[in-house]
Amino acid sequence: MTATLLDGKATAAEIKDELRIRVKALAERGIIPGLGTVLVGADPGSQAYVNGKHRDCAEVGIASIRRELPADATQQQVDDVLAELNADPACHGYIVQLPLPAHLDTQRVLELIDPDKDADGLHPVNLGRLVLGYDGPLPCTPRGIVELLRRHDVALRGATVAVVGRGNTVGRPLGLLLTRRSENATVTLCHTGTLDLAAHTRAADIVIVAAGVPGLLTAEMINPGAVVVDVGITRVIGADGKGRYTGDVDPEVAETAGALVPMPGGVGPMTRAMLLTNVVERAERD
Ligand SMILES: Nc1nc(=O)c2c([nH]1)NC[C@@H]1CN(c3ccc(C(=O)N[C@@H](CCC(=O)O)C(=O)O)cc3)C=[N+]21
Repeated sequence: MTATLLDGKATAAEIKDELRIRVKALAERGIIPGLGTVLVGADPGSQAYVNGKHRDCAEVGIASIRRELPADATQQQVDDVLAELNADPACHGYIVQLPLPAHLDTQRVLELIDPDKDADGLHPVNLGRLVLGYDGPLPCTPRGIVELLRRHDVALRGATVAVVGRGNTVGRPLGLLLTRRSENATVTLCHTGTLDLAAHTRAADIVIVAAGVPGLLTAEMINPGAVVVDVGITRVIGADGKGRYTGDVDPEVAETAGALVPMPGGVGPMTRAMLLTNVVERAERD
């Protein structure tokens, strides 16, 4: 068997087409949605991601608000930028690119974002809203995964899902999203303390791997025909000495799985499309 590839890039392009129409409707009401990004330091990977977000904004007609601080910026400087974006009516939502340099307090920074401008959906208030089932911006990667599966008619209702990874940006909130009444999946959240990971992944209809461990999920660990989602993105140095990104799913899984969300071309573009969606939704409430 060879897995059907679920193309996140094409689906993200579809979503951007839909957003372009919604942005036009907003323009008729005199509203231009604005997305802010805060980048501290000059990590080339982070710069590339932030550039990608601004390119996406330009494609759908969202205004970009870009703030950059040097790697040695003080906590006060960061706090001031957040206060400025919180007060700026042109900024409907913004993100602080993670990871931050080690001398800055990430928890404090994330808590200073106005929860109603939290385009990532990672503010404690918004994660709390997700726990309680209240409305609020949803975390982009979990939302993107659910949206990609929905648009490919992968049934979640009644399905058993093994989520591998309990991180705050993907695994933990994804478990919450999938177990909402509207999704009704049955989730097993696996992590580094899980004793027999393969027993859990083999029992699942859908396996979503967000552990950040290259090649963690191998073909023997899945039920043939299962749907597999690769969320991993780890920078490794190849045999040629060049850096490249690798996923958490061993390439051989594509021979056994029924469907595969690949990396690249899967969850990453969907995450970016959901960031835009969060900003447009917020602007629509103006
Ligand atoms: N506050 C914050 N929010 C984030 O959402 C956030 C962050 N910090 N820090 C870093 C991670 C990483 N991340 C990616 C998003 C898209 C791709 C993506 O689109 N990747 C392409 C390949 C790379 C490309 O073509 O640009 C793909 O998977 O096909 C990758 C990585 C968001 N992150």
